[in-house]
Amino acid sequence: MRGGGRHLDEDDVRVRARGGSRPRTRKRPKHEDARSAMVTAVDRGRYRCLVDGREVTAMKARELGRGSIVVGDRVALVGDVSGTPDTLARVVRVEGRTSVLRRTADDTDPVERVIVANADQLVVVCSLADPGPQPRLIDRCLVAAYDAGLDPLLCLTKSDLARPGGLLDDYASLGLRHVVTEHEGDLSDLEALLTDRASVLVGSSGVGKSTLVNRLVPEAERAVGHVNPVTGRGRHTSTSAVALPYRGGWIIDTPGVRSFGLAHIDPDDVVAGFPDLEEAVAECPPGCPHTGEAEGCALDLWAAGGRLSEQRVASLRRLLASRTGEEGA
Ligand SMILES: Nc1nc2c(ncn2[C@@H]2O[C@H](COP(=O)(O)OP(=O)(O)OP(=O)(O)O)[C@@H](O)[C@H]2O)c(=O)[nH]1
Ligand SMILES: [Zn+2]
Repeated sequence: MRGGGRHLDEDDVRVRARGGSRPRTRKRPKHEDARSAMVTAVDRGRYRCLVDGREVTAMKARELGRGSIVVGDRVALVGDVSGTPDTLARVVRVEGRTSVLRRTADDTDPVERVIVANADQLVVVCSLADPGPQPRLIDRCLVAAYDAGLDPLLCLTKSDLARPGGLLDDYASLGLRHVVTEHEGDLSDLEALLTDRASVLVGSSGVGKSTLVNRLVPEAERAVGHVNPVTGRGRHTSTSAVALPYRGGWIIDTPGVRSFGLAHIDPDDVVAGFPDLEEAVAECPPGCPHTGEAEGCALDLWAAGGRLSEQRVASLRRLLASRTGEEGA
């Protein structure tokens, strides 16, 4: 530590911000020489960070306590940030997050967890065949995107095997942006949409997500699996989330993520994905669930009066219902 003067650090500020009247007693030396870094992978308590284009491995400083550090976090590092093999830096601070994407609690892990921080786009990768499209899973991803404040983008793969027609019609009323890709086909539309953005890619096993990531970022060498000829499903061959620098932004691959827990999401956060319906919803009774059965839901009144599209209302309600529906796998 340089200087020796003791300053208030950001953790104290955050504690006081939450705790209200808590006095300024916890003073610690500020890490003036800390380097800013982005967390690109997490593996058993070790954080892979990118510092000025250099890969540095770090551990969490004890003073950070129990808070999680996830892929996409901006952190401050001290100690050895040379990136030389077998050296270890320390994460002394996690900067405030602009967004958090959460993963559902499930059979293997009962705790809901933040999986990626600071992303701004959720790319839902879905194959048109082998395995066939899973609209329920797409719906759930959309709700998760709206909840996390990420722009959804639908990426339909394997168009060499099936045409996207019907599926895209289903999503047209959502105003969802989409791209269609095929084996060895042109990727320039997708590339343009990924430029300068931090994009999280999700998709169930076998849809061709790793194949895409490998084409976009060949140096990443993501493992490509095989679709089981019996089940039509692939095997998750890659194991942990990783952020790859890409065209001024990031591609964040999330292999284990197959579904999102959505039951906790407030209906109004789903409505946030439908700006054209927000004005109507503002007239709903307090706590209105906006479902078809909801008493006095303004969506019914507005749709009946021709002030908004029945189809948009139906789309919103489909997503609201998907929060509590069965998980796609
Ligand atoms: N016909 C066709 N096959 C594709 C296409 N993209 C990927 N595949 C094949 O689909 C299979 C699964 O691809 P992956 O890239 O491993 O799929 P994934 O989504 O990463 O699956 P996991 O690794 O299990 O998460 C592989 O055999 C690919 O060669 C495509 O556009 N067309
Ligand atoms: Zn309502």
